[in-house]
Amino acid sequence: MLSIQNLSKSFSSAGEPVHVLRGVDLDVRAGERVALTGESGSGKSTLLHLIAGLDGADGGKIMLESLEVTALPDAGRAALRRDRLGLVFQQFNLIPSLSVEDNLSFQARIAGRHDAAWHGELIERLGLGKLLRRYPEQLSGGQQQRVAIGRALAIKPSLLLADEPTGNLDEATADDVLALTRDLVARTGCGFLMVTHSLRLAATLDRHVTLHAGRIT
Ligand SMILES: Nc1ncnc2c1ncn2[C@@H]1O[C@H](COP(=O)(O)OP(=O)(O)OP(=O)(O)O)[C@@H](O)[C@H]1O
Repeated sequence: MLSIQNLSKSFSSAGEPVHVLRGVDLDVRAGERVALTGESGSGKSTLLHLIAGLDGADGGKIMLESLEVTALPDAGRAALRRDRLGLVFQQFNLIPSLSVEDNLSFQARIAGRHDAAWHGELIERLGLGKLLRRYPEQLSGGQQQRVAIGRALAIKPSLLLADEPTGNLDEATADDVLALTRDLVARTGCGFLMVTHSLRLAATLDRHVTLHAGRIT
């Protein structure tokens, strides 16, 4: 479903190239839940950004189903994020002026993929029924992240990408949020790639890969 071959990416720092990704190969199957770890600065966020088309690669290929992400123009990458990718970040990134209910359906409505039955199921499974009229600032971190996960999954994405999704949560809340995410990913059959610094959480997914010296080990 996600297939990455020989992906490379450099940045320029003080006029010198810094080779962050040096030939990354990675496959994630539909329904597979994969943890990505690696030391700070190893390029985990960079890899997620390239998969999401938020930045361009220097070389190599990213295929999402039959779509070659690395060959898409900017408009195609934006459409990819809107229609086929769920993105979850450490900072939740909810829209402050929208209620929980509207945050949940926002991406799906823009993508023309709002499905009332699925919307209702997400609300129930994520335990958000009593919070629908609240605004993000009126929620705890764990509640905000449950909304962000619901928003990302509302489009029934092909792939859910999460960058340290539990990094701002205490251990018990992190466990709860990740358990819900694992179940919902299984329910949708999408792929799931999660960056984490926690080996404990990484061990709860189907597979654990590490980024080291620019490659996946
Ligand atoms: N836009 C950029 N311009 C220049 N250098 C960058 C840019 N983005 C990332 N880098 C560099 O690329 C390297 C990898 O950064 P990245 O954020 O992908 O690492 P990471 O593994 O996600 O780190 P962390 O675990 O600390 O979040 C770092 O050396 C970083 O300074």
